Amino acid sequence: MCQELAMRDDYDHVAPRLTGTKEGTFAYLTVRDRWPKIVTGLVDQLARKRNELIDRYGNAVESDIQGIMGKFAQLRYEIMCDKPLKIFSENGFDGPKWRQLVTDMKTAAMPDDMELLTYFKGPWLFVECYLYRFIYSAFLCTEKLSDMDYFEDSKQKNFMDHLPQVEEAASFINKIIASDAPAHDMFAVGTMFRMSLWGNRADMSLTGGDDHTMEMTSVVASAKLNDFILIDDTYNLMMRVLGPLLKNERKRQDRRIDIVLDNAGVELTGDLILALFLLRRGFTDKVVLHGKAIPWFVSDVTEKDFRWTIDSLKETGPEGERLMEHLKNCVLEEKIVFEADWFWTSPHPYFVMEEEAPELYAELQTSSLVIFKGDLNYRKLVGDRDWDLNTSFEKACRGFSPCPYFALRTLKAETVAGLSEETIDKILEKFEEDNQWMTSGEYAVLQLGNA
Ligand SMILES: O=P(O)(O)OC[C@H]1O[C@](O)(CO)[C@@H](O)[C@@H]1O
Repeated sequence: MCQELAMRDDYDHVAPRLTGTKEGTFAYLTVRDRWPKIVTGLVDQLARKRNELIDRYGNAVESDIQGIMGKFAQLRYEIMCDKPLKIFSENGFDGPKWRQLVTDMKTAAMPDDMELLTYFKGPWLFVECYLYRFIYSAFLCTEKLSDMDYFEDSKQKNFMDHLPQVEEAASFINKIIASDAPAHDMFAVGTMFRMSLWGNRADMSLTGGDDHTMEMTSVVASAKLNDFILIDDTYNLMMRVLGPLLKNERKRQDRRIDIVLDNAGVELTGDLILALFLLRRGFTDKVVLHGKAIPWFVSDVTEKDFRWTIDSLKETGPEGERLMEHLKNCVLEEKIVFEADWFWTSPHPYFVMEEEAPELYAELQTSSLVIFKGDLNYRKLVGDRDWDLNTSFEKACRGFSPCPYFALRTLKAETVAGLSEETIDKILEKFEEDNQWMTSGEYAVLQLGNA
């Protein structure tokens, strides 16, 4: 069994794990309020869609709906009463892997107190991934609804709520990739990465599934929100990684950059724009986008979201339509590729990737740069631990090193590493004991690892 899963206690001489046990913390409030709210939202949706589903699948779907509603009522009760996690019985997709993981967690890791693997007491990252896998399992076990994306409506609405913002961003990238555009690479790189970064403010799991419209466009945000960036390694990224890639002294034609995606909706459009920028401005020959194989953390990107979003760009206006054409060509020429490895919906922190997903790790070793988007990817990079704020990013990532990587993340969980003493002083002076700067999604980091 993977050593990381051995729990024993919250503090295993690395740094305390985040759990939902400390009242008032964001993890605690997430377990107490946000998870039940997300589950309730799904029940409400099924009730709302009942007639539509009956029209599409016939009366047989009734029993599917009842079955899921029953499981979710039980799930809500078990979360709220801090019951132990159950072992899945289904064999779909990565079912056997999850069965093993939960069993290992319950038995080998905690021989004396199997009851410790509960919603509040279990490691937050593990339990949260389990929750989304449980939700998937409830749909998978039905006759008619096994491939329903129950988060699809909210993802598509998030895109539709941002049409003017996306049109503006499309206009910006269309100018930057024009053949006669002036080549101020450092400025363009900074802007593009910050546009992609600030899209991460707009995710929907933070609001428990409610709509969340960003008023500020990503182009404006990239210029105005610099005071909210706590770590900015963009210069080092340019000097150590992107500069050499651009020069391409060995005339390689197989340069590859990977983006591990986070949310669909407006955030995904920023990431597609970043991918196009990296291709068209000559930093890489191919961009591999990594999404989720199943609906995940409310708004995470699946392959269907990826294709729907590209097709829907025409809805924003003429600039969006031009962007759509550029992206479609890249997909057709396989310069932009979408993949969805099971590992991204596992509960594993990334430093065990080499052991747990050796093929994915080997693939990333052929990449020049992996860009990790968002809070969940960051939590997995640093193992979801309560690091001292000045712990180095390298130490927190515990040897994860397939290639250089760059984390673009707005802070939505009480874990971060690598802050300078100066930044720590400023933040503590402003917020004192209050940790809300770590979870509000207002502050951000752009952090370079292994370069
Ligand atoms: O979409 P992101 O940026 O990965 O955020 C994921 C969300 O899940 C959490 O990590 C846990 O619920 C939040 O802190 C955050 O809102």
